[in-house]
Amino acid sequence: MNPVVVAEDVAKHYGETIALDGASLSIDAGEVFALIGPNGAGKTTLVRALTGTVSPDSGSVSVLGASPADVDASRLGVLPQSFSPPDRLSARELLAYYASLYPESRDPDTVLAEVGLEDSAETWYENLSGGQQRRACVGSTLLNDPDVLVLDEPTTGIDPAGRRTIHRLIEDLAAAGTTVLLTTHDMAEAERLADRVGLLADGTVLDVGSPAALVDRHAGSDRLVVEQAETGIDTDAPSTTADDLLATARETLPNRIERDRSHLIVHDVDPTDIGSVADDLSAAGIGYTGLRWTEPGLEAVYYALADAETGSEPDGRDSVAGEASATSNPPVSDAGGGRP
Ligand SMILES: Nc1ncnc2c1ncn2[C@@H]1O[C@H](COP(=O)(O)OP(=O)(O)OP(=O)(O)O)[C@@H](O)[C@H]1O
Repeated sequence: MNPVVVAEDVAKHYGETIALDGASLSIDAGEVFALIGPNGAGKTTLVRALTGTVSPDSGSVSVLGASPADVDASRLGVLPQSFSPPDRLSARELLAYYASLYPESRDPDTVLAEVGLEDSAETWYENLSGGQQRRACVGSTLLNDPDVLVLDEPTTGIDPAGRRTIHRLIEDLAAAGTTVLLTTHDMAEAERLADRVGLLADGTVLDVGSPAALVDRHAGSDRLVVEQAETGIDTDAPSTTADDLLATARETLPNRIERDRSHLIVHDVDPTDIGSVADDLSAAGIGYTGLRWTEPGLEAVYYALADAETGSEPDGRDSVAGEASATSNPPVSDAGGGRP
């Protein structure tokens, strides 16, 4: 493998704030790498360290084998999180301006079309909508046909159709060999685009892997979420009756079953077994208002890792990469009503 973006043990603090605390990652040529993590985790600081707008206190960074200050600018495209190009340029003029910065550049109209702005070419930047402005900014990074593209939250504020346009663009660039580092809060985006994902929390990269590998390592099993009315089993107001029913269900069902606030979670449920699990729940006297099968995705990884890092209580949020649902019989009540 040929790493083209490398951060090793990078630390950066601002006054009392530790933005990066020994962050490391390595991105291979042609890879799409998504950096995810909570607000304030240090993603932008790491991106800025890699692109030379922040000097690390310690550790090392390199892009295309050089320190950021020495990277050939014609080989790098950078979209900062906050980017304020001149307002009084049309979208076409803006891209033409960025094209003029390079000895060789792509046709601005082609790039405008790639980011879906061909119909707004004559509109001043200040009159573009927020999402259109972001598209124009993404376009401005493509005029030098970069080998490495660094995109800090490229799709924030962009509508679903625009996101799809940007996603396809990134997929096409990746297929043509461009190395892409992007940050995002959109787990579906990371899952769709990234060959590998790194989760950053409190300035440290906690784990790196393909979306599937991270899900395997951290997100747990496919599960059936047994939704119950507010009068159903509730951890905040446990009732003996509900506990008894749960104990019965645990005896009957081979799967691990647990309470999670206002619903139950039955683990390791194959989609083909949903019917028999529902029968077993009914036989145990467990009522429900709905059944939801979920296949954990990156969002579950995010919560598992970020919650562990911050010491937060997991709250049973389920990532819904794949989901099937059904509604059925009445809920278990504290008084034991609602048996089927
Ligand atoms: N220029 C700065 N001066 C002071 N503190 C800063 C500066 N830049 C970042 N920080 C602090 O460093 C920490 C990491 O910020 P950073 O912007 O890197 O996080 P992030 O993961 O990109 O967050 P977000 O998802 O909200 O964009 C935060 O606590 C932030 O307040």
